[in-house]
Amino acid sequence: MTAHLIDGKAFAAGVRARVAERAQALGVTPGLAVVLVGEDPASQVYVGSKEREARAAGFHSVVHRLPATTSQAELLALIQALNGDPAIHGILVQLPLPAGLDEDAVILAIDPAKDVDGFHPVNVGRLALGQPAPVPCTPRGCLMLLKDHLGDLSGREALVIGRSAIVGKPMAMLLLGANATVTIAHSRTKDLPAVCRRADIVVAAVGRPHFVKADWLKPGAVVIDVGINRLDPAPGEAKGRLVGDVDFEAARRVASAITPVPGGVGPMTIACLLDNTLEACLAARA
Ligand SMILES: Nc1nc(=O)c2c([nH]1)NC[C@@H]1CN(c3ccc(C(=O)N[C@@H](CCC(=O)O)C(=O)O)cc3)C=[N+]21
Repeated sequence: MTAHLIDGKAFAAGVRARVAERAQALGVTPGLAVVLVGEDPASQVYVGSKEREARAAGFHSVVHRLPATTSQAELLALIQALNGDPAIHGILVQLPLPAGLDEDAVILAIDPAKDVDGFHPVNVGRLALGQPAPVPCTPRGCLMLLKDHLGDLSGREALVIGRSAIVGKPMAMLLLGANATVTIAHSRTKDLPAVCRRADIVVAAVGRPHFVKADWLKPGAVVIDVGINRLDPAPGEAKGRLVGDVDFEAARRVASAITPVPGGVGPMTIACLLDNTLEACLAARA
């Protein structure tokens, strides 16, 4: 079997086009503020893409680039200002923050109505309760791809590998909300290969290159690879290759469908950020 490639890049372009269309019809310009503290090169690339794609969708897009020496008080003051700015409907503070800054306190300071990452405890609670709330962008993008490919997820065995607050936990909540039977595996899980072989759906979000092996997969499983791992450059290469958390070349011979890296989940994350910002703008108007 050779797996169908789930084209997240194309799907994300469609999501962005619909967002741009709805934004145009709105009569209010959705505003997104991204806050980047420090000079992490990967974060700079992601923030650049968010800014560019927000502009392309017709949004008011501002990026606050702050030095790594920014104090907690300065960062909190910026968030308060953005909370009070009527032109801004969505606030995203790029994570991880440099050492010395308290991420939990920063997330707590964001107005939950402007929390387009869905990381504020109020929004995490709403998701757990099944109440409407902004949903974290990466798991939301994964669920869109799964529903588009499989249709109804009811009763399917879904395995989420990884229990982070950003991906693993909200992914499990979304799958549960879609009536899948959900298992969350992590570093203490016993016999992960055996647990994995039961799954119809595998979402890999561990942050280790090629962690999930082909012989862990049930033949025909649908595999969503959330990993974005930059390998060391091979001789003669300027930049290392980007790979996921799944041993892609081997897994595509066992799975029925799989997301590539790049071009899978990553573009969906940004598309969902724009959609969450549009939704926040709509809610602010109502
Ligand atoms: N508050 C916060 N919210 C985030 O959503 C957030 C964050 N912090 N910190 C970092 C991670 C990472 N992230 C990605 C977004 C897009 C791609 C993406 O578009 N990737 C492309 C390739 C990009 C490349 O070539 O480097 C792809 O997979 O095809 C990847 C990763 C959002 N994050």
